[in-house]
Amino acid sequence: MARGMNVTVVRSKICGITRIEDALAAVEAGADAIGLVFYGKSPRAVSIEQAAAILQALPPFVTSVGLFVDMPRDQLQQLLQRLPLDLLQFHGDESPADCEGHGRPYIKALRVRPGEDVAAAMAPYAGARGILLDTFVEGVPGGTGASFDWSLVPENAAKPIILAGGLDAGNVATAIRQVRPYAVDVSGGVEASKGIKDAGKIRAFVRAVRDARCDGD
Ligand SMILES: O=C(O)c1ccccc1N[C@@H]1O[C@H](COP(=O)(O)O)[C@@H](O)[C@H]1O
Repeated sequence: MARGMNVTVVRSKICGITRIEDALAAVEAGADAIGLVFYGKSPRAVSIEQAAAILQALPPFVTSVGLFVDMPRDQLQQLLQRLPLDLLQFHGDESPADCEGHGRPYIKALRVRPGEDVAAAMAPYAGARGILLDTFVEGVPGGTGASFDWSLVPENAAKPIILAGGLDAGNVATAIRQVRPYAVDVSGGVEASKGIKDAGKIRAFVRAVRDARCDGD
């Protein structure tokens, strides 16, 4: 059973999509969601025009997630007027109030430090649909390719947990069996180079997620 929710199927999100062909590779592999990075300092950042083209190419029943790092509220509102994103991912130091009131559901990313009390860090984000846990690396908000101590993930989390940080096809099954998350999120682990996905790595990742069921406990 997944932490934070009574399900046995683990969902997958492929983040940092910059090209239509990579979005379609994720869909064909069976990913549940794709992520678009709206953070100018990321090598995976997309423009509004790029994002619009990718969103237009997506078939139904695939969740599109916009990733933001401390974007000013008015800038975010302008962007949301132009893009039909399904879900917002706040990956910076946004307060609960910063995440609310955008007319879209959101998930909050928390960057886990050694020894972190994850349940306490999650508690203020009562309005979030889920909590994404990534690795704390000084000076870098995310997409680092580094994993954290998975034993810090609380057993009975109040929200669906999306596990991220340094995942790939080789370690995601172990991560799922240990953490039993609601979903997993990957960026660097399925890339050919920064911002360019590898369709074979995406297929291997999604297959590994599917094969690593969390039931039987
Ligand atoms: O992908 C990025 O460049 C990025 C930039 C700023 C914040 C978050 C970012 N990506 C997110 O980071 C995690 C883990 O990525 P990785 O698999 O370790 O490369 C993931 O949630 C991405 O959505």
